[in-house]
Amino acid sequence: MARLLIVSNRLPISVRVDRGALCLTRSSGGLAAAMRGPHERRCAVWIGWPGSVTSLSPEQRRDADVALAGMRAVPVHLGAAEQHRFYDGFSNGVLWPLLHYLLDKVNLDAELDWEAYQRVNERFADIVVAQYTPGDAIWVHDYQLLLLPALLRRRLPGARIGFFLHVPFPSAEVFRILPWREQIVRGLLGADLIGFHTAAYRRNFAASAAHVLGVEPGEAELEHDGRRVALGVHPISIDAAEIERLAGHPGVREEAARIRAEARGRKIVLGIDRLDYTKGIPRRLLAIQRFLEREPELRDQVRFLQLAVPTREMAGAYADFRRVVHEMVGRINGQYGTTYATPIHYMHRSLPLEQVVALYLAADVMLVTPLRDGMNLVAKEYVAARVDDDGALILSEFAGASSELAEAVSVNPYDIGSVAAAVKQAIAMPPAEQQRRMAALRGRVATHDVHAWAQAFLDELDRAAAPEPEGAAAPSRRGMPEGVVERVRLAPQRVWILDYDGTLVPFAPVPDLAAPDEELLALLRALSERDRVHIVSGRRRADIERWLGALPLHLHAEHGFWSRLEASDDWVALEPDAAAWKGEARAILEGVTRRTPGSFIEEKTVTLAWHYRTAEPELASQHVRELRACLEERLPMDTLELLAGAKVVEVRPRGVHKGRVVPLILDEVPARAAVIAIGDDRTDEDIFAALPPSACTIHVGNESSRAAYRLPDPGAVRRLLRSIHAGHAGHAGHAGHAGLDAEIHA
Ligand SMILES: Nc1ncnc2c1ncn2[C@@H]1O[C@H](COP(=O)(O)OP(=O)(O)O[C@H]2O[C@H](CO)[C@@H](O)[C@H](O)[C@H]2O)[C@@H](O)[C@H]1O
Ligand SMILES: O=P(O)(O)OC[C@H](O)CO
Repeated sequence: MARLLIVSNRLPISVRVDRGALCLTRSSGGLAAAMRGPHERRCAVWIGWPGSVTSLSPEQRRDADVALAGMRAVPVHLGAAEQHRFYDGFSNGVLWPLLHYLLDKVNLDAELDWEAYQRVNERFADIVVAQYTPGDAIWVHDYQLLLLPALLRRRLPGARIGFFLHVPFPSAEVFRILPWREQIVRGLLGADLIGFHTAAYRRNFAASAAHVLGVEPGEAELEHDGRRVALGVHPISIDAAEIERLAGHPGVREEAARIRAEARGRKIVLGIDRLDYTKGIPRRLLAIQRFLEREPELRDQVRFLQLAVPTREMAGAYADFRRVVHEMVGRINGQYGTTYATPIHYMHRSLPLEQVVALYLAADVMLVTPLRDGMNLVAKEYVAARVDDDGALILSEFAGASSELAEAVSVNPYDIGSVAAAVKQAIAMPPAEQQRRMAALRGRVATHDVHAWAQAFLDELDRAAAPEPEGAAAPSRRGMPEGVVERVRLAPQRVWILDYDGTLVPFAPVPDLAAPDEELLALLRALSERDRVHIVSGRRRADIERWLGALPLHLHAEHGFWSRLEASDDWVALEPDAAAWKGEARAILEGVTRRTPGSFIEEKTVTLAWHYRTAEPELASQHVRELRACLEERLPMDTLELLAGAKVVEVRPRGVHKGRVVPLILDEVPARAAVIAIGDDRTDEDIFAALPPSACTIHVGNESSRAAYRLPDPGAVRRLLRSIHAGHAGHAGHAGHAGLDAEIHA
């Protein structure tokens, strides 16, 4: 039966030894807390790290593995040194602060930690692959496993792979600081669906992928490696029914009453967080200090409770941070404490959920003031626990939860004065206002609980991973089989139809920089000694003539509008020049060029092209949409067409396309000749479409194509041409063939 495989760095159960005995405890942290319910309800298998087992005896380790198996948990054991580099070093020393915009804490000299991060992601991949059976859905979680989707995709190409990010995804301007940004984005794009808490995080990711990999920025979908990757917005939630159940439990209510009695009529203002520098505890303490300073008459009427859950104690930044927080609490209590009262009650430990809920029940005000937070479940748990619809929630505008919990008192956690004022407002909030706000908040959390969240994510994953409907343009995913290369090599004659940019030369930032190098010229010359070589380019006739005119090649420029069939011939036009539309089109393109820095116009005899390769991707993508709408409105589209190429929009007369030269070329082809066409973009698809099935068609790159085969880049195209030429000429080129075939099979 198809199963759900949940994969996260940490298992919900941690294994350790306490006074010689094996202990299994609930792991802390939002991810484990959130996924516990879906794991149980869906009988899912959970793969992750169970904590360090180095101090366990072999028997204890076996016992632990058996106990975990009984809970459908599969351990990924890691050595202590490896774990330290992967977890404290890369995950929490580089990614965590970067994703939370805390740039001064990011360690960018972390090469060894990065290597460990890659190795651990591979180790996870090994274990997931070993657990996987066809039909299972794989759901990978969070920033410790950003490379895993692509590692799995390589080994399980047909699997349904979802990824959910529990933390923020920052602006592209921040993300692209990361030296390993490209590998990280590629890693994520192995998934069928990538889920984020908010639309802003999703937008940031799409913009980062556009900057880093040059993919077209889409809102809900990106195309990469010939596959579509869906981007979803799925704000996580809590098991609201479970929190409500606990909030109604007599033991929990008794504990809450005891906490209130202890406060002796004072209002209780509560903070609960992992002791993490993103949670904003120091600035919250400064806000409390400001409140105590500003409101002397309220000092003895409020009790602040802060529960700080130990976390990541082996990472340097966290040990220093713990000391800073402890000192601040001591200083404020020293300044404002009396013989009768201590303003801040601080606890540095983990508590069972029942006691956490008792604290929620006892608190008049909940202070949730992270500097950044993916979502923040504490805010939602507080709301769910307030079964009497009372209490007030103060919530940072930098928590993902703030986009859903609009009835909370919203604060900027950096603005200490306004947080102090919000505390005053919340403790004085009239009961009717509390009821109005809390009822709306509770209704929302109850309907959008963690089970609805998991269902929505998995439904979207099913849709995203569904096979393409019949007839859709299928991406060509195959390399070139050895047999095909050999057939081409052994053909008595060959006719090549070659695109230029992106096929024979890599893309250059501006078209003029893509002139052929000596090696290419020598290769084309050598090839044309035996074979007929047609270059079919979208470039201007003048460029093609200047760069390739001296070679014995058959040249076609401007998408086949101009052809020079023999070296001694003149160029001939396919149709008489009908360019009356160009004045209007040029004015429109000039307008968009002025508004899009980095873009420019290229003018050819019968076409106008707008290039935006070096423009800011999001801006360019928006302007492409506007440009198309404007051109379609103002130009005679019955005689013209718009063509989207690789970072270029082109206007040209209808019917002028590269496919038009195919009959001219085939006219001269001897019966037993092999025809091989190679091209990289949309315009080359017209050539592939016009050729008979017997032709060998090759797409360069990873986009969808009707070509039969695929090569990765212009370097591989040149190696293919060299190998065919050398093989035919009987050179010692066969070692080269084996290498080429391995490469194009990879
Ligand atoms: N003393 C204690 N003992 C035991 N458990 C305690 C505890 N105090 C708090 N907890 C529990 O720990 C969880 C904390 O979740 P958060 O969302 O606040 O943060 P976290 O940063 O761990 O999670 C990450 O994942 C979650 C889920 O996606 C995101 O909301 C968040 O932004 C992201 O950083 C809550 O469920 C809470 O009940
Ligand atoms: O304790 P960690 O480091 O596993 O992190 C807990 C948080 O849930 C991370 O998202």
